[in-house]
Amino acid sequence: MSLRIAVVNGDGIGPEVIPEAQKILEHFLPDADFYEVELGLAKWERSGSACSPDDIRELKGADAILFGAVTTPPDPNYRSVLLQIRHELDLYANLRPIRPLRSSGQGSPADMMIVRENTEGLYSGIEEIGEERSTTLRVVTKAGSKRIAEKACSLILERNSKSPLVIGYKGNVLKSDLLFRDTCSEVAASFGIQTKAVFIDALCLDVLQHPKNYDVIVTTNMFGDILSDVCGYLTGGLGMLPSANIGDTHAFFEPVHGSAPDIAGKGIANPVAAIRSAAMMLEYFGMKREACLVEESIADLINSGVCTPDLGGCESTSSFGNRLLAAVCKKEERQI
Ligand SMILES: NC(=O)c1ccc[n+]([C@@H]2O[C@H](COP(=O)([O-])OP(=O)(O)OC[C@H]3O[C@@H](n4cnc5c(N)ncnc54)[C@H](O)[C@@H]3O)[C@@H](O)[C@H]2O)c1
Ligand SMILES: CC(C)[C@H](C(=O)O)[C@@H](O)C(=O)O
Repeated sequence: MSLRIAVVNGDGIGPEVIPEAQKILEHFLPDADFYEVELGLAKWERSGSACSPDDIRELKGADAILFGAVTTPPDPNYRSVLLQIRHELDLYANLRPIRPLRSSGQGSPADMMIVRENTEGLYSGIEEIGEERSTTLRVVTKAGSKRIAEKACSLILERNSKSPLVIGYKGNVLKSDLLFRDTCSEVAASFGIQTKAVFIDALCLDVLQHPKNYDVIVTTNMFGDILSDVCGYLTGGLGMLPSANIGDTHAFFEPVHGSAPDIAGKGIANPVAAIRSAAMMLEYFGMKREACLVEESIADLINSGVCTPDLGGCESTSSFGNRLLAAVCKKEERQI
């Protein structure tokens, strides 16, 4: 049976970058059934719902989901579509690889994986909004910490890493993080893996100063959100960072960046983060060689100056996408 891939363009630059990523998927998965699911602010403005129960059913019916970005207004009555999907599909592991493709001329580049807990922490959705006092409950459970730690430890084994599992936390002030740290340490010990717990604020600076010291970092939901954007600095910006949201039964691939209203409609958004997210989907389907080919082709183009304006180039979103597809085909022919 052919694969069913749900495609969500979303808002802002989502509909600009996603077609470029879809082209790559269509090239490697010519028999897949791609179907669009409309979600986001534009849909909410038109219909009063940004993501309906039917939409969730459509997403659940996919073998994998490719997602652009949605605009989330800071409005107490607007429920974040992303959080809704991550909860309803139980996408508990948000994997955010930090691997610069631009050559720095300083030997092998950094290569780390941020493993972000994706369903708990400050994103539990348990909030009380008042005029004088508003609260957001930060939930850390043993079960939630255990499953994300297991994911991080499996990745350490897969990556054949000799580094300790770094736990990004803030247990000096947030006592809920002691449960997170201790559970991650217990799980790591059962895998025979060492751990190093580092306060998240210090970690944000150290990853930038000594990126090559890091391999797999596990952390709670919002810390992972912030840490991954910080690491965008190592890769050339948000236009370069892909991610995979993985659960036990569903998988969802999206660039780390948002809908970028400041550049939407100009045709200059960098599609690389979306395309690398598509490459992560290929890897999820067991197509590691194809995923590497995409990554290598992106690196070749960028290092020869073919890139969008955020990286100093003059390609448009679609011209970069077209040149990448041509480069992938050429590389593939040479390998056959
Ligand atoms: N996954 C998502 O859907 C997601 C993620 C983050 C933010 N958001 C939403 O997006 C909206 C805008 O948020 P924001 O401005 O804080 O973050 P953003 O990621 O949209 O943009 C931050 C900055 O990075 C730049 N940028 C982002 N992606 C780029 C790309 N592909 N190419 C070139 N430049 C790029 C933007 O132009 C902007 O200057 C908000 O409504 C926010 O809630 C959605
Ligand atoms: C838009 C928002 C819900 C989202 C998050 O914080 O998880 C985004 O910042 C991300 O990193 O995917």
